[in-house]
Amino acid sequence: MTSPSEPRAARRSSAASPLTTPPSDAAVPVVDASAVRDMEDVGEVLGNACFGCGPDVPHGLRIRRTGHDGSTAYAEFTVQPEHQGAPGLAHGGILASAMDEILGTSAWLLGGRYVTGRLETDYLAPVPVGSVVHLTARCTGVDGRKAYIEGEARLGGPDGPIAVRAASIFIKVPLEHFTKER
Ligand SMILES: CCCCCCCC(=O)SCCNC(=O)CCNC(=O)[C@H](O)C(C)(C)COP(=O)(O)OP(=O)(O)OC[C@H]1O[C@@H](n2cnc3c(N)ncnc32)[C@H](O)[C@@H]1OP(=O)(O)O
Repeated sequence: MTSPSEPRAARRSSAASPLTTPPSDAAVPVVDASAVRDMEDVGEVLGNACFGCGPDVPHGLRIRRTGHDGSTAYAEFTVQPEHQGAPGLAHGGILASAMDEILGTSAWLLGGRYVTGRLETDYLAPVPVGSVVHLTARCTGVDGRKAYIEGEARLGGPDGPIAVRAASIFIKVPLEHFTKER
């Protein structure tokens, strides 16, 4: 619920702009069973060097995936001193990275491989160093290669107040996107 005392962005019903709102004829997302199996060992599939979720990346976010329900993905991470921007507070780009990771996790559940095409963020409250940030994201529709995905970061628990909201388009790409020489 929002109230007039909350930031203006929080009073909008969704983080999505017209660009990240699925068209009215978008398909309902369908979760892919093999993607769910891969998710259980995502490090083995992707390698463990990911800035978002690599468990041993020294200055990474070390996001821990905690489960999913349909295309809704859940994860959490703890804001470290090396993630700060203003003294004692998480850098906005770090929080956008965390949103990218959870939105990408929801896209992963659809099967195939998706990359971020567009990422929109609303910052509603500062996030102190030391906070455990609870991340959630869900697919709101699929249109051809485009998956529309929204999510939020909450403080103080999975049902706590929203600190960041994001809306995005992820684009399905072939495996060669990652393997071709550049
Ligand atoms: C579990 C793992 C979690 C991982 C989470 C982390 C995810 C990431 O950070 S991925 C890294 C960041 N992203 C990237 O590097 C992507 C770089 N961009 C690209 O490679 C290309 O621009 C790419 C693949 C997105 C699109 O190129 P291309 O394959 O030629 O497709 P293109 O024809 O341009 O676009 C496909 C469709 O998407 C739409 N689209 C593409 N980009 C955008 C955009 N920014 N906004 C809106 N729509 C877009 C196009 O309009 C088109 O729509 P339609 O099918 O209706 O015509």
